[in-house]
Amino acid sequence: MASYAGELSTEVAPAVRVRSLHRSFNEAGGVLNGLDLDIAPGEFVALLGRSGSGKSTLLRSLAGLDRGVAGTGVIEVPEKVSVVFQDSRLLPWKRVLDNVTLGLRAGDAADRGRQALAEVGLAGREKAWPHELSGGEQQRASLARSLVRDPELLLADEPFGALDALTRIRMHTLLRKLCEVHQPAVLLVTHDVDEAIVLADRVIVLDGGVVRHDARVELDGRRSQADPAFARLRARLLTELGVEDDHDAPGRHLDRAVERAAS
Ligand SMILES: Nc1ncnc2c1ncn2[C@@H]1O[C@H](COP(=O)(O)OP(=O)(O)OP(=O)(O)O)[C@@H](O)[C@H]1O
Repeated sequence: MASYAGELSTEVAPAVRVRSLHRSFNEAGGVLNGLDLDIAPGEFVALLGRSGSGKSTLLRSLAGLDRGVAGTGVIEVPEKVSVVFQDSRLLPWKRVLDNVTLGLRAGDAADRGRQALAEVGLAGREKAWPHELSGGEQQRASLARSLVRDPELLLADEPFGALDALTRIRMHTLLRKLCEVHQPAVLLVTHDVDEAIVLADRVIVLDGGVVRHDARVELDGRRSQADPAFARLRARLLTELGVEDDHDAPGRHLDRAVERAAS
């Protein structure tokens, strides 16, 4: 694994610094076993790992949502952290704009909320109730709620996992655009290797409670699945995950068809 911490040390202070992080839920063994991780300001890191490898545990630790869990280690995160989950977690009894601005005290909260909703393509839906939005629209509102807080760190736990393939691709485009504008550091937990490569500057693989693999994504522009470099990185990551890369699997054909339709 590349020593990422060393590369950063003389440049800028990392937005996220984790050292020797241990977490365990019972005596049976640790989930995180001395994990080290740096994320630079504005850097987009995707986190892959087998089911149960501790991805959500790491994300929840960074979000401060792990109270009561045994563990040691150093966690340094910026002051302003936003979290997006697989379900939008919008409050059903509040209208969309009120969900987005919930807890904001600034006098211009409503204006900022409207602007955030416009950025995610939900202008005009401010007064809608969450149940009146589609799944994709609910996740857009959830992104707006995060971005209105102008986070220095965005933590996302499989935010597109419940969406259909076409909506997911649209959300990828939206998230990339929002990240270009707002430049938060991002840690995205995903099971989808292609999603990781399409979105991230760096992809890390968690295994045995530590970062086992750390790959910079050196692809320019559109990051097409048809690019041989994309395929090579996918194959390498799938090997790290202990999975065969099956180019002929039905899902791959669907992905390619959806990509063609979206381009
Ligand atoms: N609150 C909890 N109490 C007890 N064990 C837990 C708790 N939360 C997670 N675990 C255990 O910790 C391990 C790591 O879980 P975690 O949810 O972090 O994995 P993950 O990589 O995000 O998995 P998945 O990809 O399936 O979502 C699992 O074995 C899980 O059973």
